[in-house]
Formats: sequence, structure tokens, C-alpha cells
Amino acid sequence: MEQRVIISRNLETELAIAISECEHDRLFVLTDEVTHEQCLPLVNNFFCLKGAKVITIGSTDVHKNLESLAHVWQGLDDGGADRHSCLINLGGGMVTDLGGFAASTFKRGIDFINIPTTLLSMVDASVGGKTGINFNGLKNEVGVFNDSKFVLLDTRFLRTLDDKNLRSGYAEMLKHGLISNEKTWADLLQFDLSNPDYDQLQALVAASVKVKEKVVSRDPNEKGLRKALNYGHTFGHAFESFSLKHHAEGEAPILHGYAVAYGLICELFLSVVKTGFPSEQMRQTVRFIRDNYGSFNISCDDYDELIALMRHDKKNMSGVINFTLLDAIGDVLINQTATDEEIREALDFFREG
Ligand SMILES: O=C(O)C(=O)C[C@@H](O)[C@H](O)[C@H](O)COP(=O)(O)O
Repeated sequence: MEQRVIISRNLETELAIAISECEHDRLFVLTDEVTHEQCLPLVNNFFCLKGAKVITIGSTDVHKNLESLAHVWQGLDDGGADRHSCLINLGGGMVTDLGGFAASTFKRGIDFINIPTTLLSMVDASVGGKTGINFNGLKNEVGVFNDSKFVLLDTRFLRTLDDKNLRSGYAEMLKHGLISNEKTWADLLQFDLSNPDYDQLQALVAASVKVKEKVVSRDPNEKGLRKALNYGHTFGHAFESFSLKHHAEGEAPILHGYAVAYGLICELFLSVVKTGFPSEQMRQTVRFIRDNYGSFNISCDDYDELIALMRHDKKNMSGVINFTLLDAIGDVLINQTATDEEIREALDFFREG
């Protein structure tokens, strides 16, 4: 059965139907500490979740690791899960990625349902079957492609989101705009992230999910076209891993979407320099990103480490760093390379504008 993505109108009814179409002798709900407090109360008294056992892991990407994964497997074991049980992932991208991986590997695979609660997870992480954890300081280093049976997308959860998480998810929408068409891209640049209109956002979310679904349906296992969805991520994942390692004590590492936004700046620059992307459209996008995401503090001394991180990108072939670039909005070029010198120039552009 293919993954079914449903823009929810009545979450309780749709969840009941989804569960009935999955193996579900025992039900489990995975939350993180934040969604346990803010989102679980919105679904906890659903009749279809009666008797479900709740498993909770730490929040943010810092916990997207082996320990949390083992905690979920343990929770499933303790709750008597067998191969006919079902895991419902209620949370952001970290929960849907990690929960999806836990479900895909427990007893070699049980059914799971994603209920994304963040913008990032709604438009990106919960759709398309990429599951996994970070490992060895590298983003999503271990995982499998495996679709949740359902994604139930209820935009009411967006109202529980803080400003930073809203902006984080929006970066992936911006990416979808850049890889799809000028109209979607231009609509996205008009949106006021400081004063979000949730009705307008709901329409943009629906359009954004369609971009992702369309790409994934043509290339579910990222043999080619799906690399379009990784635009901004060669630099983005390097920034994110760098920040996970070096963030100051008491300060949170940058959120995934912020890293992607910064990655987009670098990869737009490379797109202009290497593949002829129009520089005015780059400038407009970069201005929007700088205005809405600020910057990330790196110096020239960090370049070698960032390039070393890029050498682990999953798109690479034969040890050569691989980029997705654009020659125009909606015109994606996969399997592009750049010299270390060009990568450094892109980092200079990121730092200096
Ligand atoms: O779904 C995809 O394919 C993507 O590349 C979407 C990305 O936005 C997403 O962050 C993804 O999890 C990154 O995957 P990775 O394969 O580069 O780790």
C-alpha cells in the first residue's frame, strides 16, 4: 500500500480510519517532551487511541540518536508490541524520522502512522519515507526508506508552534518553491513570517506538500530526480552537523530549516556561478532569507571542517561532493560538482553577502 497523505478535516475520524487500515493489535504513540505536553492533549481522549501506550523521547535533534531509538524499541517491547502492532508518531521531523526508523526495524517492521505537528514535518519530513537517526556527528547517517501508511496533516497544530520552528519549516517550503515554479516561489516570498496568516499558510502548506509528493512518487528511493529535494542540503547538513558539534554550552544548535536556509544561500550562489541561475532571483531569495533567518557565525578557519562534513553527503559518488543546483526556478540539475575553491567562494558569499 502506498503512503496516503491526508489534509485533515476531522483528525479523530481520519485517525480511526487510518488505524483500522493498519495492523493494530496494540497501539503505541510516540511523542517528544514538547509534543507530549502540547499536542498529546489534543488527541489523547480520541476513542481510537483508547489503551494506547505512550512512549516519550527527548526533544530536538540532539536526541535523534541511538539512545532514543533504543528507548523506543524498549518501550515497544515493554508494551508487548508484536509485528501486528502500530506506532503513531506525533511530533516534528525528529519524531517522525526516528519513530519511522524504530517502526521499520522493530521485529523487521511494523506499521506506522505520522501525525506531523511542526511545519517542517508537515511539508517535508513526514512525507516520502526517509527515516533515520544522526550518527557519528552526521545528519541522518543511518536509516531506511520506508513509508508510513498514512500522514495525517492537521494544520491546527501549527498554532502550537513557536516562531523559530515556523521559520524552520518555512525554509523547506522555500526550497519547494525554488525547485517547482516561479508562481509558488513568488507567493512564498510575499508571506509575512513575523505575523503569520494561518489560513494563507494552510494553502501554502497544501501546495508545498504536493511538490514533495510529486517528486517522491516518481523516484521514491532517490536514484535521481528525488535529489531535487536535497537542494540547499549539501551545505545545509554541513552547517547543521557543525552546529550540533560546536554550539555553545546552554545554547541550542541551529534548527534544520535554518541550516537549509543558509545552505540555500550557498547553493543559489553556486547555481548563479556554475549553471547560470538568474542573479536577480538569487538576490531576492537571499534578501528574504537574511531578513527572516539572520546568519550563522562561521569564519574562514571553519571551511575545512565544513568541506569535510560535505564529504559525507549521501548524494556523493566516488568521493566527489555532489550538489543539486538550478539553472532556473523549477529547472533542477542533479549530480553537479564544485571544486573546493568554488565551495570556499560560496562560503565567502554566505559570510559577506
Ligand atoms: O525527502 C527528501 O528526499 C529530502 O531530501 C528532503 C530533505 O528536505 C530532508 O531534510 C531529508 O531528510 C534530508 O535527507 P538526507 O537524505 O539528505 O539525509
